[in-house]
Amino acid sequence: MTDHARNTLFEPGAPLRGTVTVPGDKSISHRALMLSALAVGESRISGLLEGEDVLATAAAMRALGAQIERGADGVWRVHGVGVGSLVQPATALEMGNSGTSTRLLMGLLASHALTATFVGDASLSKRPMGRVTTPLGLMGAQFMGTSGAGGSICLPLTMRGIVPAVPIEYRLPVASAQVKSAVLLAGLNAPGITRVIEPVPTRDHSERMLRGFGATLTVEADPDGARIISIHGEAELNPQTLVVPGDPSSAAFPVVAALITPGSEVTVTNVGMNPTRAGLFRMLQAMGADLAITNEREVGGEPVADLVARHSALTGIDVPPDVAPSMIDEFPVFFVAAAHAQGITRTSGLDELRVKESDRLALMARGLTRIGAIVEEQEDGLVITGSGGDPLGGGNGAPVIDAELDHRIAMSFAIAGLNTRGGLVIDDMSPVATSFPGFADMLATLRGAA
Ligand SMILES: O=C(O)C1=C[C@@H](OP(=O)(O)O)[C@@H](O)[C@H](O)C1
Ligand SMILES: C=C(OP(=O)(O)O)C(=O)O
Repeated sequence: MTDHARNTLFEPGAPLRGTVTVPGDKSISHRALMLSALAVGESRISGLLEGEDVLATAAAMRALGAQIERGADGVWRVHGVGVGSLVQPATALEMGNSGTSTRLLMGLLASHALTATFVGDASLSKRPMGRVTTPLGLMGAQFMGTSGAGGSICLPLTMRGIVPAVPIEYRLPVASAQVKSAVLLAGLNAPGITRVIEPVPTRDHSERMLRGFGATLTVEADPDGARIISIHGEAELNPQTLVVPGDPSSAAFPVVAALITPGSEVTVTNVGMNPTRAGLFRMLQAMGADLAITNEREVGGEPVADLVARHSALTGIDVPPDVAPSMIDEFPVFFVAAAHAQGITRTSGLDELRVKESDRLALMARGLTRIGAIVEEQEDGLVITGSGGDPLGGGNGAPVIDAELDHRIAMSFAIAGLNTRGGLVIDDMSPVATSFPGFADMLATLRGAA
């Protein structure tokens, strides 16, 4: 079984047992490369995720003038060029499958005097970019893109940045860390203060790391509780030594696999536990999961812990919509957990899941229904009646699940397949390499097959 296999079978077998680590956090890895490329001098990054999405960011930062090398020791060394000094790329920037690379880089480049074209794969080319081109347009950048379904501008897209960019105050119309980060990164090279008002908190890695690199950034609360994030422009960033913690969005897979597979006990070490990312673990505990959070500590300015997950009798819950941003990428695998719980799990406020690498609400509803789960798809969430711990599936052989180039859909159904009667087949596991190289090996290790 490799991550690149087409038509891969996932079927029941041994319980999952043992201790694993997961690759570095994808969100933090992107930001580490981008900010290092803007600091004057050499930054060192260890624990960087070496998945395709992050490699796309690395290639783009090289094309924009930074020197980036991976040492034999696994440490990445980045020689940055300074805020405002990125250079015109010679060719289009290949963003692959990565929304974060695309949207954050558009922000970064919006306040540089250069023109850049962004291209991506079939999945990324369908995703809406209007959410970043609107505020960046207010700052003075210009965009020429492709008109997509739903009317939003999509890739391929050419952007002309502006110097000096206009500092703006922007209230986020969607809860999106990518939009927040794009505006803050554009603000780095704008004169004066750029402000983002965030009514619902989203992951705060950009804020933490910008401060760590020496930018002046403040966070206040307005009277209705929204976060007001202000960045002082024309910043000078100082090179850093960074340590990237394990990705909680990747840890989600072995954790849920252990919870739903009888006889399992899995430890995942060095998992990032930033509260803006850890919603899944809180919700699983609310469902009665035997999930211990141990050895809590801080690594590189981010909270980290080891997780111990044991097979559990889960109970359905109502997930409050305001938890959504802190587990936004974990809903696909959370739905798999819900499909094994006793009783009903209700989710709402998840419209954003329809514009990820795929329409994750539709694909999870369709796939779970195919393997015998009881799922009602609503406009902004799923209502799932769980099996009470019984394996799903049965009937006529192993159904084929189409993951539509979405790594998290592929991995979520891989986990689901371990707890079916007859297994299931995933059409294409290759997208898993975007965020979790080594996923198949990790599963094999936990099942004693490595
Ligand atoms: O800022 C980031 O690193 C990310 C933000 C989220 O996207 P949105 O900003 O679109 O919610 C998340 O889904 C994505 O995987 C990574
Ligand atoms: C949505 C995701 O990533 P991106 O937006 O960077 O493609 C994800 O990793 O689940």
